[in-house]
This record gives sequence, C-alpha cells and structure tokens, in this order.
Amino acid sequence: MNFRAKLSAAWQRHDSLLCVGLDPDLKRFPAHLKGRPDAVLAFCKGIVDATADLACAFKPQIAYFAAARAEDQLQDLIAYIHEKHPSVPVVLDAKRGDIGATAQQYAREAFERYNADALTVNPYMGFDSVEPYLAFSDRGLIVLCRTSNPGGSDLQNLTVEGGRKLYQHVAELVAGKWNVHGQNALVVGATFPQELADVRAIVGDLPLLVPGIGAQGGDVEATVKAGRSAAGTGLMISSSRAILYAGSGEDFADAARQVALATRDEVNLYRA
Ligand SMILES: O=c1ccn([C@@H]2O[C@H](COP(=O)(O)O)[C@@H](O)[C@H]2O)c(=O)[nH]1
Repeated sequence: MNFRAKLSAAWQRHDSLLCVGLDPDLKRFPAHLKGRPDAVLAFCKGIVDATADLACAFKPQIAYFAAARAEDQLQDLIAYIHEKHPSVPVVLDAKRGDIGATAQQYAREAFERYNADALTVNPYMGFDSVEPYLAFSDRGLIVLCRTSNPGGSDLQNLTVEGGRKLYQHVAELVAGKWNVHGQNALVVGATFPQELADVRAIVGDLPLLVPGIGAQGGDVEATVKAGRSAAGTGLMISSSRAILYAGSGEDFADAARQVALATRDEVNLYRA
C-alpha cells in the first residue's frame, strides 16, 4: 500500500487527523529511563504503544535521535512501528535538501535504511533536488511550504511573479508539476490559519502536515476549519512536546495518551 493509501486508511480506521510527533529529548525523560543505553527507544515505544490507536501518523524528528547518537534506535523504532502498528504511517521529519547526487543518498537513507513511509524535504534548491525522492513512488514526499516558525515569513511570504507569495507558488508546484506520481504533500504551520486556508484552496485534497498546535500555541479550531479537505480529512495535525512530556514519571505513557485522546477529540469537533 502506498503512503497516500495508508494515510487515508489511518484517517478512517482511527477516526483521527492527529500525528504524534516523536522528539525524544533526553533531558526531559522520566527519571527511571535516564542512563539506560536504550532510553530513546524505550521512551518512544512507550509513547507509540499508548497512542497508536489515536494517531493517523507518527513523526520522528531525526535531529533528536542523531544528537543523542541514537540513529540505530530510530531504525529499530520504525521497524517496531511497522511490526506492531502497521496501520500507522511513519513520517521521517528530516527536511532534507541538496543537489541531486546527495539527495539520492538522503532518499536511500530515509526509505531503505529507515524504511519511512514519507519524508519531509526542503524545496529551496528546486526540482532536481527533490526528483531523486520521487523515484520511491510508493513513499510520500512532504515539502516545506509555509512553516510554523515566526521566521518562516522572511522568505515564504515574499511576493514572486504574478503577485503571489512564494509559499503559494511552492504549493502550486508541489501539487501540480512536481507531483509526478501523486505522492506529494506539504508542510503548513497551524500558527498561520489564513495561509493554511490559502494553501488548501490551491491544492485540492492534497495531504497537509500541520505542526504548530500544542507547545507552539496554534489554535485547533482555526487550524481544522482552515485546513480540512472537502471530505473532512486531508490533515496530519502534528503535536510533539505537548504529548510526549505531558507526564514526567513512570506513568508518562498514560499521561501522553490522555493528551493525545483530548487532542484527537478536539480536532474531530471541527472536521464536519
Ligand atoms: O514548520 C514546521 C515544520 C516542522 N516542525 C517540526 O514539528 C515538530 C513540532 O514540535 P512541537 O513540540 O509540537 O512544537 C518539531 O519536530 C519540529 O521540528 C515544526 O515545528 N514546524
């Protein structure tokens, strides 16, 4: 099953547009896990098992694993998700972007080494820098469009030809000419609901990965109303820290589940 089909099945099966972000920060781990050589994997498995039935996707952020010298644990985690929770697609958040020859290696890293269902990439270097990923036509390519951080406006809001904003141009390209095999999606932050609505109007029912609720303060109602597709789906609304660190004791996974459940249900209030 390709990424788009797997995501659609997860939206239905789990009645959820919630993407659970996996940003394991050793400094914030519960005391009983600190010092364990497999702490990153143990923590993430706890979160994954507690939230899988509430999620339409998991999104590990590679920087947290690499900084902790835990790439092998990331590989084991993704294999674990595929084995225990095969209905939930894995989006590797690495925001890759480089010349074609190097992009080929990044594509192999994401889709062969880590076996991710989808990867985030940066479009700044143009089509030849994203083309190598398209060869993995059963995997998703999620392209940065209007990011959730305040500085995203510095470049993404610049006016380009035709009087459009750069992020609108990216949305058109990624949903159109660049969507050679129908595997593309976009990143649009929850912190900019008006831009999210603009992007949705440009791209039809293309899937959107939407970080920025939870710790970054994005408004859930505004996000869902601006970003939902005509079918009331189309979104992977991502939350990491607010779920991961809801608790700080041995019951961290239960605390994470409670926040994930409340977030999934709040999102669902506004889908219709
Ligand atoms: O525009 C973007 C693109 C990616 N991110 C990533 O999403 C999570 C957000 O974490 P929270 O704890 O829910 O704030 C993190 O991995 C970012 O690298 C983003 O925030 N904005």
